[in-house]
Amino acid sequence: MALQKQPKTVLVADDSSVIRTLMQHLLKKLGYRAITAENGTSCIRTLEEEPVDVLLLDLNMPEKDGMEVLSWVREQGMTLPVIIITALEDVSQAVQCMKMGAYEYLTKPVENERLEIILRNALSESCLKEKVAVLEKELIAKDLFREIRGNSPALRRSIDQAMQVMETDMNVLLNGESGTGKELFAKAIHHGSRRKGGPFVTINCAAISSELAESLLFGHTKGAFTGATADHAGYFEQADGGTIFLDEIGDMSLDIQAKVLRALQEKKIRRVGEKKERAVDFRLVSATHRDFSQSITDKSFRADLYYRLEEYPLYIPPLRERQEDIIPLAEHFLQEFCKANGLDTPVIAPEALLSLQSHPWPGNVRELQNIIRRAVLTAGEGRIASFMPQGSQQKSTPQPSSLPISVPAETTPTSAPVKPERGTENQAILKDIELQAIVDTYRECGGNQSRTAELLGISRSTLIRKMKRHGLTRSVSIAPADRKSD
Ligand SMILES: Nc1ncnc2c1ncn2[C@@H]1O[C@H](COP(=O)(O)OP(=O)(O)OP(=O)(O)O)[C@@H](O)[C@H]1O
Repeated sequence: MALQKQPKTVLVADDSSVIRTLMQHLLKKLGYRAITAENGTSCIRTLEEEPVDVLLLDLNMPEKDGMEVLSWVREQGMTLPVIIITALEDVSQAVQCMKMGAYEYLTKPVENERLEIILRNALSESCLKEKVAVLEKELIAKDLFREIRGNSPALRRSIDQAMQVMETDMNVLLNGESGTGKELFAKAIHHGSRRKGGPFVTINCAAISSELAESLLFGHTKGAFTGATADHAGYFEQADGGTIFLDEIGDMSLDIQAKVLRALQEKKIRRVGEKKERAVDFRLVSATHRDFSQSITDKSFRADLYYRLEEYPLYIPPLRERQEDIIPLAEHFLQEFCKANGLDTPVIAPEALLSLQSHPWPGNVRELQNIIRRAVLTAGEGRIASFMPQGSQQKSTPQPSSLPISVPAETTPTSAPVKPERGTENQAILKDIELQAIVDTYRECGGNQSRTAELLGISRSTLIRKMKRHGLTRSVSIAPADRKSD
C-alpha cells in the first residue's frame, strides 16, 4: 500500500478571528493543514511545540508583534519560510522584514491565487534548502571519515553514531579491540566538533607510569620535585579549547582516576606543586579494549568515573565482525603502501585473498595492514601468492586440541621461523598458510570435503592429497569433547 503524503503545516498568526477563519478555509482547500495563533506569544508557543512548514505572520498583534516573532524565529535558527501579511503597506518596514529573513511581504487583502503560488514556491525552496543541507552534511562527514575505510553495516553504524555525537560536547567512550581504529574515530570526532580549531592531544595511559602520570596529565611547577627544572603545562592544559584523547584508559591507576574525575567535574586542574587551580576547557574522548563491568566489580576502576566517561558509548566492531571490509581494506593498504614507497603494485592471488577472509584477525585492521606491507616486500614476480602470518597470529593459530580435524603436532601451523634462508622461509610460510586455510575451511564446512574443496577453489582429489601431505587425517571431530579422541 502506497504511503500517503502528509500535508504541509501552515501556521496563521493573526489577531483577527475573521482572517484566521478565512485563511484556514482557503489553506484547507489548497491541501494544507492549517493551524492558528491569535497573538505573538501563542505563535511562538506553537512553533516551539510542533513542526511548522510555513508561517503566515501578521505584523500588528497584541503581546508580541510580528517583528518580535520574526526575530525570535531567526534567533532560534529556524529555517521555515515566514510570509508577512499586513494591513498597511510600509516600504521601510517591508525592507526591514526582508532584511530579517522574511520570505515575502504582502499587504491585505491578498489574492488567493497569489498566495497559492507564493506558498508553493516557498515550500519548494525550503525543501531544496533542506536537501542541500543534508548533502552538505554528508559531504563533510565523508571527508571527516575518509581515513576510516570500509562500508560494512557494522562499521557504518559506528560512523553514524560518531556523526551524531561529534558536534556535541559529550564525553565519548570508544570501546573496541586493539587495532580496530579507535584513534581514527577519536580524531574524526574532534575534527567534526566545534573544537576542530583547537588542539587534539593524545595520551596512551598504558604507556605512562603512575608516578609520572599526575605531572604529565596536569603539569608541574618548577622545583615541584627533583628534576622539575621548569614550569610545565600538562596534557589537560595543552588540550585547552580542544579535545583530549585518553587511550587505554582502563590502565589508569586509581589515584589518577580520582584526579581525572575531578578535572571532568570541575573543568579545573591543579599543577603538581601549585596551590591555585586553572580552568581548562576540554572535551574528553577515551578508549578501551576492556570490559569495564569486570574492572568495576573488582574495584580496579571507579564506577563514578566510568559513568562520566561513557556519556556516549561508541562500539567499534572487530574486523572479524565486518568480513565485507577485509578485501577493500587489503586493497587500500596495498595501494597506499606501494604508492608511499614508490613500488609497483603486485597482484594478489585469489587463494591468498581467500585466506585473508578466513583469518580471525585478533590484531584487527593493524594486523591486516602489517600483513599486507610484509607481503608486498616478499612478493615475487609482482604477485602475492600468500600472506605471512604475523607474530600476533600465533595466539590465534589453532592448536591440535582446538582443531576440528586431527593435526599431528609437528604439522601444526606456526608463525614464520626466526631467521631462515629466504627460500626456506617462504616455503614454510606457504605451507603454514595452506594448512591454516584447509583447517579453517574444513571446520567451516563441518568436515565436508567436497564443500571444502569447492570453497578453496581446488578439486576434491587435490584437497585429499594436500590433507595427506599435511598429515591431516579424515577423522573429523567437531565437538570439543571429541577432539582429543582423534
Ligand atoms: N577502517 C580503517 N581504515 C583504514 N585504516 C584503518 C582503519 N581502522 C584502523 N586503521 C589503521 O589501523 C591502525 C590501527 O588503528 P588505531 O590506532 O586507530 O586503532 P586502535 O583501536 O586505536 O588501536 P589500539 O587500541 O591498539 O590503540 C592504524 O594504522 C590505522 O590507520
